[in-house]
Amino acid sequence: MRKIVLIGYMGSGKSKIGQLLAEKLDFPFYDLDFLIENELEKSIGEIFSEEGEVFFRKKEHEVFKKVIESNESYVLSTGGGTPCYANNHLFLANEDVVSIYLKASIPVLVSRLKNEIDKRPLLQSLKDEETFEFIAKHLFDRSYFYNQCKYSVLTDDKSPEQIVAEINALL
Ligand SMILES: Nc1ncnc2c1ncn2[C@@H]1O[C@H](COP(=O)(O)OP(=O)(O)OP(=O)(O)O)[C@@H](O)[C@H]1O
Ligand SMILES: O=C(O)C1=C[C@@H](O)[C@@H](O)[C@H](O)C1
Ligand SMILES: [Mg+2]
Repeated sequence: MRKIVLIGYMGSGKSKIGQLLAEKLDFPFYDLDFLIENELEKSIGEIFSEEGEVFFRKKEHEVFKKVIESNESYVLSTGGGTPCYANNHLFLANEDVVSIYLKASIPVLVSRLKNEIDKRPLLQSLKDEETFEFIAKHLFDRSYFYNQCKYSVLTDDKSPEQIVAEINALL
């Protein structure tokens, strides 16, 4: 049994790469944000604005725990904050988990996210000129958790297909 768990900052490509990797491996694909949205029948934006971030983090922990303790192989794309709250990072040490940190530089994250800010409630209220510094500090704070992954893959200047091939070779 192999649970391939993709970790990384918003815009690092977890959802995009996870879907392609699952197709390549012929594994089921789960996206934690989609699982939460389906369960609550609300978008991530609505959950943050109507219920608040703490409610979201508790639900994220509950759904993550359920998936990580299930008895099957899969590719799981986590949310950008998943390993950073509620001791979720401890599950990354499980024997059946292969955790992969998708790394991207700050300018690349900013450029990937610039047309998708409306889908990321934590970035929504920032002015354009504040985004770079916010992401730099946020990534710095979160790196301790991201760096606990078994593998790290650099994603700057690589197509999704190249990244999937690189991960496949690691596995
Ligand atoms: N290697 C890549 N090259 C170019 N664009 C990419 C690459 N990886 C992802 N993208 C694009 O960047 C955007 C963000 O990717 P994605 O939604 O997969 O990020 P994420 O890590 O799942 O973010 P979140 O934590 O917010 O869910 C998408 O438009 C996606 O198509
Ligand atoms: O980095 C984060 O904390 C988040 C990332 C997204 O995947 C969503 O889980 C949500 O927008 C929060
Ligand atoms: Mg995603």
